[in-house]
Amino acid sequence: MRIAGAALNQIPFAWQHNLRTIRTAIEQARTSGVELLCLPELCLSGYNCEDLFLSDWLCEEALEYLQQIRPWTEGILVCVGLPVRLEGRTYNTSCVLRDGEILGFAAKQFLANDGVHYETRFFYPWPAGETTTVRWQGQEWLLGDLTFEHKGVRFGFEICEDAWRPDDVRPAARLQGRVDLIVNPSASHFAMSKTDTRYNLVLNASRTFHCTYLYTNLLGNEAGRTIYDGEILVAREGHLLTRNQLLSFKEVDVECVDVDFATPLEPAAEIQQLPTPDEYLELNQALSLALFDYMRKARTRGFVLSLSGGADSCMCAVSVAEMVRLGTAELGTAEFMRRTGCFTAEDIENITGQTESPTEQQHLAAADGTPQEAPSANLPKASTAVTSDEQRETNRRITGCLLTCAYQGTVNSSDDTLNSARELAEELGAVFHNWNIDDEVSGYVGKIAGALERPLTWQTDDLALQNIQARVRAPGIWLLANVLNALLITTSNRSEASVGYCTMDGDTAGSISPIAGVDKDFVKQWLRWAEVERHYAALRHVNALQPTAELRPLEEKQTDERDLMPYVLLNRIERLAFYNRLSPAQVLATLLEENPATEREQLKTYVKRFYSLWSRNQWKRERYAPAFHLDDYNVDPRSWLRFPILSGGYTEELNAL
Ligand SMILES: Nc1ncnc2c1ncn2[C@@H]1O[C@H](COP(=O)(O)OP(=O)(O)OC[C@H]2O[C@@H]([n+]3cccc(C(=O)O)c3)[C@H](O)[C@@H]2O)[C@@H](O)[C@H]1O
Ligand SMILES: Nc1ncnc2c1ncn2[C@@H]1O[C@H](COP(=O)(O)OP(=O)(O)OP(=O)(O)O)[C@@H](O)[C@H]1O
Ligand SMILES: NC(=O)CC[C@H](N)C(=O)O
Repeated sequence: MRIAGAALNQIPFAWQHNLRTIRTAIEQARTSGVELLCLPELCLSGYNCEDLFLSDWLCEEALEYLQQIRPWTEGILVCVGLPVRLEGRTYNTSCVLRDGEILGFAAKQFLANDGVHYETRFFYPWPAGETTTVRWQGQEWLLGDLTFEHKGVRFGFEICEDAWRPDDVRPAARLQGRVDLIVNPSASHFAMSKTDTRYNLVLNASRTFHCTYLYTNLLGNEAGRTIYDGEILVAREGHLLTRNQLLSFKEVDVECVDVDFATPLEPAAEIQQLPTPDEYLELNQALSLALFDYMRKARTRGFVLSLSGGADSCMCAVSVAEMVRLGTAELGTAEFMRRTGCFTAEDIENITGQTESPTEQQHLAAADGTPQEAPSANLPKASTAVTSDEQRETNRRITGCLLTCAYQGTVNSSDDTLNSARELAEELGAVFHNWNIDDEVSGYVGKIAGALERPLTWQTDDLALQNIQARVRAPGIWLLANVLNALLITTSNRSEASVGYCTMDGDTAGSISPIAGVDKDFVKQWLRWAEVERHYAALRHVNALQPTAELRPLEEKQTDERDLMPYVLLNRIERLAFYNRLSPAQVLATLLEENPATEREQLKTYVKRFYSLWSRNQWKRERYAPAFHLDDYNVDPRSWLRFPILSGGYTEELNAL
């Protein structure tokens, strides 16, 4: 039997959009001779409808829209994810449709309730072994713990989190021997290197439970923060049958494979491991796709960025250029421009010479619908492809339309950072402005000095004088973003967010915070990678600079690490405290073990500094612009990590160190 998964780039309750991608996937699968197609978890409504899942109307609409899909399933079996609400309780289900009929709804048994997932707030888990009836306009269907048969192949479900539970309790344990195939519609968030975990999960499940296992994930930045990599995996008895390329810019990605269910396959003696994922490449692809989806789904016209020439803002600028490079390479220049929603037909013609944009069908024909060998690299070819000189120029023109940068110097800014910013903008093709904000800073400082009837000095008002510079940069750059109808990027990284090393309404001002989930050490490493591997020569400046806020007089040689502590230690403390969830004493003990050459008193000072800055600055983390989840954890209170705004601040725990 030819079976397939389809990764879909959906939008919460954007019904017409979601139906269109579902229809495209079904048509593409049918054209490729697919007999059974699995679509991702909750793909009809979108996975991130949040509290709307608690409304009767949303689930009623989902059931109504499901009826539109029925006629598209002539000659093919399709599994479609949607919420179903029964007697005030919402269930997370996958509906099985064939030849225009609904065969039943399989319901999720284990809900994801950790990290970025809050499913127990919206859904009820379905009890194993039970079924009930869904009634709709005089029709009745079964819902619950169900198995199905299609052309002699018996199959059952694990819905995403179901598969992440211990082997003896997960649904597969009870399906073993009763089915030939387990399908898993998923909405599994992207995190660097996570594909490795998923791969082992799927391969092991197929071997442990002696079945074929078909796994299909959502694709893209569905609703703002979380990114899905669109992973499709098919395995049998511990052997990989097929695997697709992750993080595609396509809206629909179908992957199919032939499985001879009638002929037994010897279980694999061992699971063949994949090469270690390249996290720089993965992050690059995920960040680019996240920006692309955010920009077009928010219906804005590109990005504005206050470009200091330092690490964080340079990484944000390069990410936009990489979005253009990867998008044009995978979709083609005209299609990429069309999909951004930022260009007129005339713009597209001017840049590409093409008068007509390709029809959707032509575009999707590029998606490989035929069975194929698993690709050795798991990212689209574009991720490592060399860009021709001609295409590079085209990309620079497009970047010029999508990214506007401004350097906003003060007396405390250096030529080094100005040159770094100017050269990088030039290399990327971004629009670059350079203005000075000293007049505005002295205007405000003079006003407050007048009101207080005393001068403000670095000796008495250090932090206030730093913050006013960062704040004065905000109104101008916001004005530019408003005029251009663009998203204002704010550049904070996770290390700064942890200790509040940022000025609220200053450098945190903005509408999107792309790298707030990534630590500063990674930012610095990634920039070196981008200079060498992606050939952004202008990054040599920033890669030679020490991170600095440039808010104090230049002769003070301010650096982040002098103000705080070495970033490597800051990141380590953060991880031990909030990923491993250790106490301050345990964190200190671990650091002492790991850093025998460093004085105990020095490490104690860093631990105390970290925890007090962390506690004092929860309110700032609450106010960050929407940020992407990219690493295996983050410190965003609205996605991964909840913490009180007002608290004891670890007083006793730190005194006891
Ligand atoms: N729990 C709470 N809820 C609400 N507000 C609270 C609060 N605790 C203090 N506050 C208020 O917070 C305000 C202080 O916060 P804020 O004005 O943001 O500033 P603040 O945190 O005092 O200082 C900013 C720090 O960030 C550094 N910085 C700034 C800008 C850029 C960079 C860079 O790396 O480029 C670094 C700068 O060197 C300094 O160490 C005070 O007015 C205080 O009353
Ligand atoms: N001279 C400047 N011109 C324009 N924007 C600036 C300037 N100085 C600071 N900013 C803005 O404030 C942000 C915060 O500064 P921060 O120092 O944290 O980041 P960075 O300068 O990009 O990197 P680094 O910390 O490595 O120097 C910058 O990313 C930038 O958006
Ligand atoms: N949607 C889900 O059930 C996702 C949960 C699962 N633990 C994952 O991260 O993939």
